[in-house]
Amino acid sequence: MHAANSYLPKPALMMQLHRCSATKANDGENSWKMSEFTQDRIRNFSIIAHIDHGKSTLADRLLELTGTIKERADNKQVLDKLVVERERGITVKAQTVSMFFEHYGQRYLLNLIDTPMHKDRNVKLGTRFKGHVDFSYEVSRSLAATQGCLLLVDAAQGVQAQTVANFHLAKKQGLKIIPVLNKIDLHGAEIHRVASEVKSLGMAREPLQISAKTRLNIEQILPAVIEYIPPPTGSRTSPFRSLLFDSWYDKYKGVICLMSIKDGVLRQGDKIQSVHSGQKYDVTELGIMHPEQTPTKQLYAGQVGYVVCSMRSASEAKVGDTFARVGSRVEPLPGFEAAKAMVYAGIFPVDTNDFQKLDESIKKLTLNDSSVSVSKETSTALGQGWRLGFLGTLHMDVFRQRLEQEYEANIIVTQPTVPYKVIRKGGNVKYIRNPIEFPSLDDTSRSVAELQEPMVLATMVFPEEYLGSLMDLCGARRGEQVDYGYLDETRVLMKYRLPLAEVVTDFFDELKSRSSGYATFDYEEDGYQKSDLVKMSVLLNSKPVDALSVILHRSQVEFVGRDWVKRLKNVIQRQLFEIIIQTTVGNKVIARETIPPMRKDVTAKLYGGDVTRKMKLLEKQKAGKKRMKKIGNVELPQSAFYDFMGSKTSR
Ligand SMILES: Nc1nc2c(ncn2[C@@H]2O[C@H](COP(=O)(O)OP(=O)(O)OP(=O)(O)O)[C@@H](O)[C@H]2O)c(=O)[nH]1
Repeated sequence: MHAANSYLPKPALMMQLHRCSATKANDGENSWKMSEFTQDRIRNFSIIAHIDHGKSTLADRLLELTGTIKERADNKQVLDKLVVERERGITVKAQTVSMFFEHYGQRYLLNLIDTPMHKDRNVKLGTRFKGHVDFSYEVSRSLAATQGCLLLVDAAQGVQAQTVANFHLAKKQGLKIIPVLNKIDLHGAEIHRVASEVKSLGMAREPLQISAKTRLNIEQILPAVIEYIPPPTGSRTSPFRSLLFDSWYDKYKGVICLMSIKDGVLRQGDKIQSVHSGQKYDVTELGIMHPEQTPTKQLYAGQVGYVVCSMRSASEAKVGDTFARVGSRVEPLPGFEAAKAMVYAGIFPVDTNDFQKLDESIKKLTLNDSSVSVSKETSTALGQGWRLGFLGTLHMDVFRQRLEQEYEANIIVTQPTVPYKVIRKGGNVKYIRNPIEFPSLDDTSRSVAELQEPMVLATMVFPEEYLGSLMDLCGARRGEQVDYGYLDETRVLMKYRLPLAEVVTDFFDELKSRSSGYATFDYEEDGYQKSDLVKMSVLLNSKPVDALSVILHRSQVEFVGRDWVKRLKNVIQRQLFEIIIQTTVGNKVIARETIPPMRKDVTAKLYGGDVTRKMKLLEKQKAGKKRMKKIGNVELPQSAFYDFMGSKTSR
């Protein structure tokens, strides 16, 4: 049971509560004037939390409390329509929304800015992806639109990896942080323990204690936001300048941008310009999210709203970009980085006839997700396809699942690769996003000064009994311990610097399985590091299979080389002649397997029994014939690649 007594709200807050009341906001077009909200009457904040700690529920409660949406007795998420929309998106947006709230007789404009999360409940990804974020850059740009945040922690589960990572991100940006313990209604809530965990992160402020579900103490939140989080800075009279922190594609209006107005005023009809690309746009509509798009005539410094501005493609809306009036010279806002794909993979249709259809599906999916980079790729083994870049593996998996489930695409996804850096002796730097581009051994010794791989800083939180096993895991994945300590008596907070390439494979699954599901994990980019990298090729009867080459750290070549030939042997059907499968680095053979020549009836190798399996195999073979590729003299159906990519390495 929780012991809430020592954490009762402070008397000062208690006194204000009865004076706070919600303002009915959207009665008609003129129920508010944007000009009324000068910076001192604006607060921009976000809620940061580990997945499932109650962020959406709390957001709903705040919307109810401010009259932005109607209260519902059944506790069901009121933003249902939006929720459905969101859940279909790759970047799940917990909704950026403007609310009006009265405090001590003053009307405030409170903008709750969402931080993007990767989670897609419509696509059944299972628990594998819970608590895993690929978006630290996008989260940091959303936070840049705020001056403070609520750090929401489940009072039963305590601080988790994402809580820690988000806390540090917010702290780095100098934001005011209000800790809030949620779910104090639960029997398992341990308020004292979790409050001290929160403190151990370095937060001086006593946490508020609420139940977003039962609405207990909800009324304390917004007064705390107004009193503790500073108003936005900037000036209405300075030249217009805004930060783009989010965007999506609307089939009627085109690209919709969410912007935080840093200086000046933005009006319908204004001509604005991206500071980074120089592209010019006409503002055709603007307004606030209340909670749906609600047009206004202007947006002033300190305010946050949506802007529709003749942008044709989502790829033009770069998160972190600064916008200014055409012709005006302003300083770009700090922190802009072009969307950075961290994981690349080739995607090919299983049936080459599906190329056109798949091309359209990929176009549709990327329309709403500008962070996926797309280029065409041709493989001798797999035909025409695409090389797609994603923010992380979760992003990639969600994209793949959406292609398969929503667009019924039948695809082969090649082994993911991270962007490696090749530094030439002359100083020239090239990023390698496809193993095909990796320099040959000759080229490397002649002209490459250094090969580097991207690193991440991983944060893990778990019960101490798993410490040994998780340290082993990180060690085996070439990790280097950076930090380690106890959050409380039994739970460990551990940080490792790890190669991204090690994290994008099965690290997360392995972490979950070694910790019986208890470990939580988050990571952020952490620069590049010199690395002993090589390209491993797969040969069938001495001919390389381009789609199967992979860049590896030299220490892993033996293991992966052996594993791959075995797995390939299992998926390649016998042919009338012997097939030799080899993995090689340069001229050196790492491993070899042989598939003996064979008879025509492929099902003969399935001893007796399972008729349906036989039928399936025959059907597969029949279908496969149509799309048989030849690697030298070896016939290889696309389905063999599909099976190989789907089979698992066991470490
Ligand atoms: N008992 C209890 N359950 C709560 C409370 N707040 C939220 N929940 C439940 O916790 C679960 C997760 O809540 P969400 O609001 O979806 O959490 P979230 O942080 O938005 O989760 P993600 O959207 O997955 O990031 C839901 O089943 C909620 O009903 C609370 O105060 N008490």
